[in-house]
Amino acid sequence: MASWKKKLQGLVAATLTPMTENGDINFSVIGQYVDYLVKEQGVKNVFVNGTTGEGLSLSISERRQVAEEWVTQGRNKLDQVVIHVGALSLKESQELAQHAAEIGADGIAVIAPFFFKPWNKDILINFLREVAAAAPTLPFYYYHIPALTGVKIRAEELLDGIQDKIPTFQGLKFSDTDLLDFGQCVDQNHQRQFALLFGVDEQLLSGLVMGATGAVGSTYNYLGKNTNQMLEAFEQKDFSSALNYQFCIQQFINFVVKLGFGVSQTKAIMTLVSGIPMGPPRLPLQKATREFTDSAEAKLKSLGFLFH
Ligand SMILES: CC(=O)N[C@@H]([C@@H](O)[C@H](O)[C@H](O)CO)[C@@H](O)CC(=O)C(=O)O
Repeated sequence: MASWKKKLQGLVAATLTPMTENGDINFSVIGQYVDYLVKEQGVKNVFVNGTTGEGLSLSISERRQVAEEWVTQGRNKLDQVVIHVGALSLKESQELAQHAAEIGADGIAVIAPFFFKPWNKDILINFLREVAAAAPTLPFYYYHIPALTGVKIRAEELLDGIQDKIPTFQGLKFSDTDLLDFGQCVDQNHQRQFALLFGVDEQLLSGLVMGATGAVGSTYNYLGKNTNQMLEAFEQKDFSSALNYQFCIQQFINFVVKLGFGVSQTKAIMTLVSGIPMGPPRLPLQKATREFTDSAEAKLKSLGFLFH
């Protein structure tokens, strides 16, 4: 088994990809974005080009450039920059994996291909192995997000014996609400060799109780500080405070989910809270409405998440 310098832990922000009003990527604000995460949110790990980053809506060339900019701007500031390199084409995924290694990223992650789908664990592992092999020096994470990929192969099944097939396998990003499946992943991870990162922000406390070693999510872009308070309370076994923090975060997420919440709305909220322009999303996503942003702003203020 390869042994890596540092284990991915704590909060990992699933980064947005800033865009200009005419739909180009706005690379110029990524440096500011890094500083904001580190200084204002206390978040020092990022997950780039994932769902929140509209990774699958970007061209391969754009994905390479975005990855490069995060690695460059994050140098000596961020702890880890993990690049999502999943694609429908194995070749493209391998190209992105190789590129991530060349630019000095700290890890790569891959979702299951979702058009022609792997219909069993072995086929999925074969696909993942081919991608991982293109970057043999980088920790590899499987990004489990069945609601979006439609690939329902259970994570606990996939984990069983995976390091024999993928020697660089280092963990899982679990974006699902099935705590039975997640718990069984934790239970298998006796030696705690893998990072088991929970991906449902509104349920993170349950994930922590079940044994999550960290979390990747969209809300850590602007609620990282508050979520870190929950992690600290949990660490100190102050479960009542941890629950209060989680309830407060849930109140916000529950509110925006009822209005219609996704990447577009996350861009609007992040622009509002950080002051860094995230711009519109790319089609087929639609820009958040003014009404959404005003309502989200009022809610953030009423919960004490926004002061200006
Ligand atoms: C479906 C989805 O976008 N899930 C988000 C969550 O952070 C989600 O926004 C949050 O839990 C609110 O529902 C993350 O799991 C996605 C993510 O980490 C990524 O962008 O790669």
